[in-house]
Amino acid sequence: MAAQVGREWTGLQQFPAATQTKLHDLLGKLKQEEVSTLTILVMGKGGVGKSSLVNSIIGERVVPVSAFQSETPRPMMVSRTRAGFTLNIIDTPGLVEGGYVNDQALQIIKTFLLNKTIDVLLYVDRLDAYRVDNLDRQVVKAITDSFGKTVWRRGLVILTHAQLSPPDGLNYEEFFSKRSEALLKVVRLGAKIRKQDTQESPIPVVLVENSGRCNKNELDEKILPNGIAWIPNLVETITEVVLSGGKSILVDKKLIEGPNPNERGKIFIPLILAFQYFVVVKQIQKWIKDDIANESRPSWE
Ligand SMILES: Nc1nc2c(ncn2[C@@H]2O[C@H](COP(=O)(O)OP(=O)(O)OP(=O)(O)O)[C@@H](O)[C@H]2O)c(=O)[nH]1
Repeated sequence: MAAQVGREWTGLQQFPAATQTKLHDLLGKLKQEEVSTLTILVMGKGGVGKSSLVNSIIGERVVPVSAFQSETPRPMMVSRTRAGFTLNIIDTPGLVEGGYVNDQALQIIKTFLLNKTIDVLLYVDRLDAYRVDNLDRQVVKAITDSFGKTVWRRGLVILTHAQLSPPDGLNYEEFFSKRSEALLKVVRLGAKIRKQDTQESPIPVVLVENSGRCNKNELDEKILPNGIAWIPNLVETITEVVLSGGKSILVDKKLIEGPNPNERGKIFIPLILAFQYFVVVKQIQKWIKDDIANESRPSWE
């Protein structure tokens, strides 16, 4: 489906009054800092709730959602404006196919993003998954290789299906903290970011419950088991990330076709290998030859 440019953000009026007020305040805060457009890229594995999240934020069912198969065959941008502020959200197909990162899907996403600017990356997974594995790491690596590791300075980890009762007698906060730490570790590994580099501005982990059966507070806002109204909380965290200093990523031709933005130093590899051969290997060969020449042979030889 083509991008829907500049439609009025009427879905905002579907939110309860308390949520609307908070969202207007946050949009006002962004505009005060001269941010009048935000382009949010939503990525992750298939079926984790990316499209549902887009619908939840926009407040309308703008992208199809299905429980059974990948419903997002290609990227799709939804644009809405409100009081001089434009929100663009890009939903993308799941990045995993048959147990591997789907390079074709990634290429389609990159081509779609050409000449667009990514202000925020929402990396989506589920809260109710109990382990992380190498595939998660590969997905993060694929995103990092595509847009550079600085994309994570504008990144948030989103955990959907947040309305759950934790197993094994764990309390909710404990379970959330274990799951987020495991995922953040995988993100750091896949993006090759050292833990100490995220100490100043850690990658936030935000809980989301897209289900229509999400509990509500007395103000009719959808809340998490810890009582937090999640839509304003998500938008507030996005606002903080945008205003915290990381740079937006312009997806230009160089980024799409050029070398992996994290591996530009690779051009020095042939030089390093040549140095190793001529200086180190040759020297070792010389020592071995000298050693053989100087060897005192036994008389029976
Ligand atoms: N209970 C619950 N169900 C959710 C949540 N988010 C998504 N779902 C359900 O999970 C299924 C997959 O959701 P989608 O939004 O299509 O997931 P996706 O990541 O866009 O999937 P692909 O398009 O295949 O990549 C649907 O049945 C959704 O209704 C959530 O937060 N809570």
